[in-house]
Amino acid sequence: MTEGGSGSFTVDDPATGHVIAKLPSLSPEQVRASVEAAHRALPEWSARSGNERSQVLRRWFDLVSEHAEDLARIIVLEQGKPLTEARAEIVYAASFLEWFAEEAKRIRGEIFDSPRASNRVVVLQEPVGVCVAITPWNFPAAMITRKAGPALAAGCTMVVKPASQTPLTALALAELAERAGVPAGVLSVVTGRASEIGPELTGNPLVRKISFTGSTEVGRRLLQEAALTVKNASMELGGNAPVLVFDDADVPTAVEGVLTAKFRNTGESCIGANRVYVQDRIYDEFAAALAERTGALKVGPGLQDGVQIGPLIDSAAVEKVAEHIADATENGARVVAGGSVHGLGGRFFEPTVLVDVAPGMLITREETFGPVLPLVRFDHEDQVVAWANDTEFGLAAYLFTKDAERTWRVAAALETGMVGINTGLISNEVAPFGGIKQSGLGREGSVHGIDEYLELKYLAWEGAGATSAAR
Ligand SMILES: NC(=O)C1=CN([C@@H]2O[C@H](COP(=O)(O)OP(=O)(O)OC[C@H]3O[C@@H](n4cnc5c(N)ncnc54)[C@H](OP(=O)(O)O)[C@@H]3O)[C@@H](O)[C@H]2O)C=CC1
Ligand SMILES: O=C(O)CCCC(=O)O
Repeated sequence: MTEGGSGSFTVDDPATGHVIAKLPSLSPEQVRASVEAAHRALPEWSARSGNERSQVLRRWFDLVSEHAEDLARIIVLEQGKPLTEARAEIVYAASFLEWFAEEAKRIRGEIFDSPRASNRVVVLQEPVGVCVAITPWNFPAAMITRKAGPALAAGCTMVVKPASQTPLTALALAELAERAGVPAGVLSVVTGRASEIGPELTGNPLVRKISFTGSTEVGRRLLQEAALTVKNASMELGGNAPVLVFDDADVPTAVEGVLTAKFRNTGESCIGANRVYVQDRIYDEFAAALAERTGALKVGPGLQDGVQIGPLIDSAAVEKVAEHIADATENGARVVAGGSVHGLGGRFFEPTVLVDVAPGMLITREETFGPVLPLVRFDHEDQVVAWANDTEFGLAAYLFTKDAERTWRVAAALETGMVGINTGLISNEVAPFGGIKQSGLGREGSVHGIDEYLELKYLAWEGAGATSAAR
């Protein structure tokens, strides 16, 4: 326990429920000290050239890659996902460090003519300043590097508050950042109770930006708190991803894509397939193939060989999944694979497929965040697009069809920030990740990701214009 702190909290292994670590719950004063340290570190870090910052980020990438196996095992222990997925997450997390190490060198401004011939417009890109990242438990490494990579590349400093369920990955990443040469104060991790330390992070006037990934409910609250000091905000919030499987799709491709879009991370992903609409003519064939593949998925502790589905994060997550299935079956849906808590007990849940699901059931309206696939039957394109868009969320959608014209038409009509076409895997460091509607604000990754950490400054330069230059 840290002196002056607010006690401690424990981290458990979702596979066993056993406590694996005890960490300090920082006090608001201690968090304020981290923010002030980030503020003090800002002038020196932001004054370095993009190339110098790039080298530090590149060393961080190298160290994360070198320690990938240890990091992956830490993720499995505190988060529960299968080891193969934890390894993939580390590769994904590291890719943001490598990508933004390159982008650090490419920050550039603009210069152009003003309406007055004696004047020129000069546009500089400057770091936003001290940033706060509040991150979730489902991708405990990647959600940190996807924020810290661009922030540090841009010349910002950052205080990270990881989810209380998964702080160990965050601390390990911070240790590697320090070894890579990230100066003290440029990146810190604070642990503790959100209710106690959250207001310091969202209210401290030294903080100029909040970047959050998590539930829409908490995102709304953080936006309100940040509004009081008019902070910049990036929000990656909840989703309710629809999958549209048209009857001209290649069925094996669609089955494979839906399995990936749903069961990656045991269904605990905001871009996870939440409701699957299948066109009438192929509905039964698709449902049978999907049920067979789903029933064969291996459930178990993440460190066990061959496991594809790990435990859910906590008992509340298990209850939510069970509640969604109960609501659907009480209203006429049928279970064709899984359906219950797994024989292993605890937080293990059987991968599940439901058929005869109808629009409006709880499972089609709320993010389930678990290993359940509800299949809804549809007839017409217009009808399914209307159902897909009938939600406050707008993060990801997936569509399966071989018809190119339909692809353009439906992709354009879907009200989401991302659309997977004949694939269930849409995440990578080169693509802009983010949502519309109440799924969020801003984009992460890609060439656009660094813009979230840069402000434009415009200089109206009298005497630098064409007529002046000619003098
Ligand atoms: N978009 C996404 O990727 C995610 C979506 N979700 C959705 O949200 C549901 C609930 O998951 P949950 O873990 O509760 O997600 P939350 O949105 O509650 O948590 C995400 C992060 O926000 C922090 N936080 C929570 N309240 C505050 C606050 N008042 N001030 C500052 N920080 C705060 C949490 O800290 P702490 O852990 O200390 O509470 C955690 O670091 C899931 O079932 C899922 O539907 C969840 C995770 C990720
Ligand atoms: O919001 C989430 O669920 C985490 C991001 C998932 C991804 O990057 O693929």
